[in-house]
Amino acid sequence: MDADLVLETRGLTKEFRGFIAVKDVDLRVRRGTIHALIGPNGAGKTTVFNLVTRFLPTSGGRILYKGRDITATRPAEVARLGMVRSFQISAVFPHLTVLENVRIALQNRLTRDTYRFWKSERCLDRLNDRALDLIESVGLGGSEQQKATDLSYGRKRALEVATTLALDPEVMLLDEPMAGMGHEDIGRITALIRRLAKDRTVLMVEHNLSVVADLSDTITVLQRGQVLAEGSYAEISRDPQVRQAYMGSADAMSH
Ligand SMILES: Nc1ncnc2c1ncn2[C@@H]1O[C@H](COP(=O)(O)OP(=O)(O)OP(=O)(O)O)[C@@H](O)[C@H]1O
Repeated sequence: MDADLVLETRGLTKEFRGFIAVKDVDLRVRRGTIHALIGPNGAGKTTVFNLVTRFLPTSGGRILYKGRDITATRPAEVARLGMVRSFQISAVFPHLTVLENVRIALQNRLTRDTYRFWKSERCLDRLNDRALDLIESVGLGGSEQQKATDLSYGRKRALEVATTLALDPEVMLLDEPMAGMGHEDIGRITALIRRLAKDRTVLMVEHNLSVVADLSDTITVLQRGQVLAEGSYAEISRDPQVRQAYMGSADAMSH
């Protein structure tokens, strides 16, 4: 296997009672890149996410993570290996503060790694420092004592990202990170994704084509469960088939 590939699928297929939602998908996600999955509603994007994180069993094909076959691995083990989906662990507790939420996420990771850690007061301080760093890094500095429920939608998503980052994932899967966001939040989350992608790989499903164009190194276009095209935004947006299939119009991809 190519050492550059962090995630690879070969012939990935999913059938729901006779309906083939994902068919023979070969996905190649290179380490350190931002890779977007796009396509019309029902193209199979979310199903691909659910398959690679093992939330859904495959009907056919293989999934390789860092060269290791994870086709039959449990979802929690996949997360432990470093591939984490944003909402997976980051259920945000609405009535806890930003700081408490991030601390809990950090504790989950640390208690798993070394439970004896908790015996030391000094380590608890270090945990606080790490939590404050994470909060700052997602742009929530100053909101540490605010309850999650009182945050705006965009800031709640940023908190979700912070709790996911607490796990220090190597590969982060983001499912429509811009969904429901206003202009200002989109700018902030775009900058955040770019920052967090500096030392990890990001695979995202996103409908906002400006964001996809702006952020992605590679884009895979799905249509009816199959890969229609793959390449940079410039490459796929020149493809007449993509323009036709994705938006039903040859002008649709210029943003
Ligand atoms: N659990 C399921 N049982 C039956 N059919 C399903 C199931 N999950 C998804 N599908 C079908 O599989 C197809 C692909 O769905 P999927 O949600 O992966 O598409 P998507 O590209 O993520 O769409 P969207 O952009 O609307 O979220 C759809 O036709 C959907 O109805």
